[in-house]
Amino acid sequence: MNGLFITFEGPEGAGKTTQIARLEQYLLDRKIPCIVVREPGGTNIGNLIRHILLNPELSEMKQRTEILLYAASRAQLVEQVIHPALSGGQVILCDRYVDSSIAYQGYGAMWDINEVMQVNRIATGGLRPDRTYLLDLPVELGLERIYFRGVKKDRMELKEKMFHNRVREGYLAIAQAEPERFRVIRANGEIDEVFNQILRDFECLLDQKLLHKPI
Ligand SMILES: Nc1ncnc2c1ncn2[C@@H]1O[C@H](COP(=O)(O)OP(=O)(O)OP(=O)(O)O)[C@@H](O)[C@H]1O
Ligand SMILES: Cc1cn([C@H]2C[C@H](O)[C@@H](COP(=O)(O)O)O2)c(=O)[nH]c1=O
Repeated sequence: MNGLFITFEGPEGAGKTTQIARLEQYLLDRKIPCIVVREPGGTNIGNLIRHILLNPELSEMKQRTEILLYAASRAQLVEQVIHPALSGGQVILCDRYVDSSIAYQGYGAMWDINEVMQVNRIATGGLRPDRTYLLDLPVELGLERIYFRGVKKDRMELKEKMFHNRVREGYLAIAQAEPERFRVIRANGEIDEVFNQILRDFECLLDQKLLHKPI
């Protein structure tokens, strides 16, 4: 595989979508082939699963069901979209991946982290990102941004603040355990400032992969 698999992670409202759009534009300007996908979702099947997972009326959802549904959406995305794109030499910008399950279902919901990882190894066949940008910010700020977006809260956003604090701490712990893959980005600054932190690292990564030649 000669593409580049980049994931973006972070608590609610961290600015992942905003930063991914900026990086996509950067790549398009340079004629570097790329695709943007998000989780849960990114395929027809994944989008249907997303609809179930985030439905605020499905509060009866059991923890095992939740873990397996996130993993099922991921399995479909990896096989249907990510593997072919990697084989085709594309840059994949993916909004959330396995680390979200570890942070939310493992740290947030306090499910056994080894079990979450086991399920996800099956779902992904062990495919790991080349780089993960963790957009870190205080939970209150992220939730405030979501609030001002004015959209009805989904099933995950409705969880208590303690849950979201555990998610943030979980992310930081995962990043600390894998410093080669992760870059922790201070996400509470201006959009440009956040993007410059990402770009400084991403340009080095592109140089290493020699993917910056226009096709
Ligand atoms: N650096 C920033 N400063 C202020 N507002 C921002 C910044 N980045 C993003 N926003 C705003 O915060 C809101 C959430 O941003 P965005 O949708 O990019 O985050 P996200 O991480 O994708 O959210 P989600 O948790 O829904 O996945 C949006 O209204 C966006 O315009
Ligand atoms: C992939 C994944 C996601 N989640 C949670 C995180 C968010 O609350 C939602 C996704 O919504 P977004 O606006 O697209 O960020 O789902 C999770 O709990 N576990 C996962 O594996």
